[in-house]
Amino acid sequence: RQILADVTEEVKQSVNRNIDGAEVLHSLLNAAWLQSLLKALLSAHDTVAQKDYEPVLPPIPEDLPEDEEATRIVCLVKNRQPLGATIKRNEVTGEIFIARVIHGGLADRSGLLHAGDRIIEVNGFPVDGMEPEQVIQVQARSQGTIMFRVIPITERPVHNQTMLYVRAMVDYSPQQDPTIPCADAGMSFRKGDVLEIVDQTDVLWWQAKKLPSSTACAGLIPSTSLLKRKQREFWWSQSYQPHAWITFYSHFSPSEEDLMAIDEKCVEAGKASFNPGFRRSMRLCRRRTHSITQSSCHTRCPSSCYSALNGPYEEVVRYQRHQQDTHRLIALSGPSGVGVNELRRRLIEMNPNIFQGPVPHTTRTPKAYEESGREYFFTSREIFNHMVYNNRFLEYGEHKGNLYGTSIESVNDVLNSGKICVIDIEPNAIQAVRTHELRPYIIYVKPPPLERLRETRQDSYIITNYYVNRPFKDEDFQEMEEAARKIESHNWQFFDHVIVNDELQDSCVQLLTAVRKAQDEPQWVPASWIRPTAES
Ligand SMILES: Nc1ncnc2c1ncn2[C@@H]1O[C@H](COP(=O)(O)OP(=O)(O)OP(=O)(O)O)[C@@H](O)[C@H]1O
Repeated sequence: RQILADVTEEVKQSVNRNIDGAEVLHSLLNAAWLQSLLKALLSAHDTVAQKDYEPVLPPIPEDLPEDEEATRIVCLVKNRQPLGATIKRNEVTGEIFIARVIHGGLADRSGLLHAGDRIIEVNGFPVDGMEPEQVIQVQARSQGTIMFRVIPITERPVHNQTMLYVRAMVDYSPQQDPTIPCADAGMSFRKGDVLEIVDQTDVLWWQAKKLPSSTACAGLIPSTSLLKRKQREFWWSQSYQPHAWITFYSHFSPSEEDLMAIDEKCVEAGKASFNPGFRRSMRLCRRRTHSITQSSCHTRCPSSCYSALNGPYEEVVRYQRHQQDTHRLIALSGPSGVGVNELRRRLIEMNPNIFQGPVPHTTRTPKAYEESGREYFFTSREIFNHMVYNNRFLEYGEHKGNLYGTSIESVNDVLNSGKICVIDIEPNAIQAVRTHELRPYIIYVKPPPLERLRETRQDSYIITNYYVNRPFKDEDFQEMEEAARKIESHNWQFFDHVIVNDELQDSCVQLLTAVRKAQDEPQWVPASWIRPTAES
């Protein structure tokens, strides 16, 4: 207060001496709003200057031996957060070490504890020879503050951490993983979650945050190599069941690591209007139950092969399409009858100058009004088979003795014309479209709950084959829900957006919004699309 009064007086004298700007400064200093701010600032300064901190830390012990210059006393104020560090015991010497410090946790933010530091005492109790659990109990008893005496690691490894973002391709639950050093320090994730890897120092256990992240503190997750190893072990332990291994985590073998926690619980801490007739091709191929002939669909890479070949994490980057780039392919997928084609058709009809479907190929004979290249590309079986052989189709199938397929070229034709290409695909074609060339934005059309299906589809017809449609029955809805469950369990990680197709109008609006976002806003995409690798 006195300083402020003195300064104000000084400035007042400068005003009398006509010094440039003094008058403005004087009126500012006298302004009530600034006075209160200045007083608060000066009072904070006084508190800091007097070292008047809360809470008062215990005094540093006086009876330290002479040769103690290498030890460090670390006092941390306990709050409800875990300490954010794990400990391990050297089984030969009985010495206790800090195994890891969790990024963003209390220990990390203090900057005073590091992986590799040897703990000599906790709250004055020597810990050498103790079991890690006993060390945990000692620290758990402390009130207010916790004091560690440590021998700092002499050479802290320098890690040039590179920023890494990944999309989880599997589910993980630390609570069901007996090999995690500390389950409470672990972070669960679901397939499709985007994770920021903040620490890869450890070969087996990484530290990560789930995005969008609201917490400062990271959690432990298995590294790619560890998760791959667990996948392999689980895969070999199962009789061959495609996809079964995806929820493998409860079958992990015990770890070789011997890390313990030291917090209270844990120290580690096509319609007639020339929308090309895709509707009449691929989607019909899958109607096994309704088609007269046995139908089949094929894709360039069935998704079942994905799981066996790829890792548990997919590196992703934030990608924003440039105005001059071709549009991202919009691919809709969902269980049969959910409304994928209806939504696609309505979107294209809404603005055919912007949206368009690719023209499919077929081996069937053209009808009188059809023109090759408009409804379909009409081709011979030989040419069609040649295209199949050369991987030119994203998916193809047979229906009533005729072949139908969507070629990569026909999708590219739409994209190169400057329009947004909208396709509907079978879930097992997802891998085939996920290329850096097409950069697809995959929208999953999900059925609403059973009651809502009954209500909303009262006047709708299920398209059972080319000519005969009939009202939906309850078993159609149940079949749809069952198919949805399977699709979700195998493909959830590939969906960029989910639309629950309840009220048709709402779904159309949601679709339009999602498509705009896909083209104009930044999205997480596989890093290989942006930095193509040899395999992509
Ligand atoms: N939200 C909705 N409310 C009411 N009816 C709907 C809704 N969505 C779609 N439908 C109707 O349900 C029927 C099936 O839709 P659609 O043909 O688009 O299914 P699909 O997902 O493409 O499956 P498939 O390709 O196997 O026919 C159509 O008659 C369609 O008009």
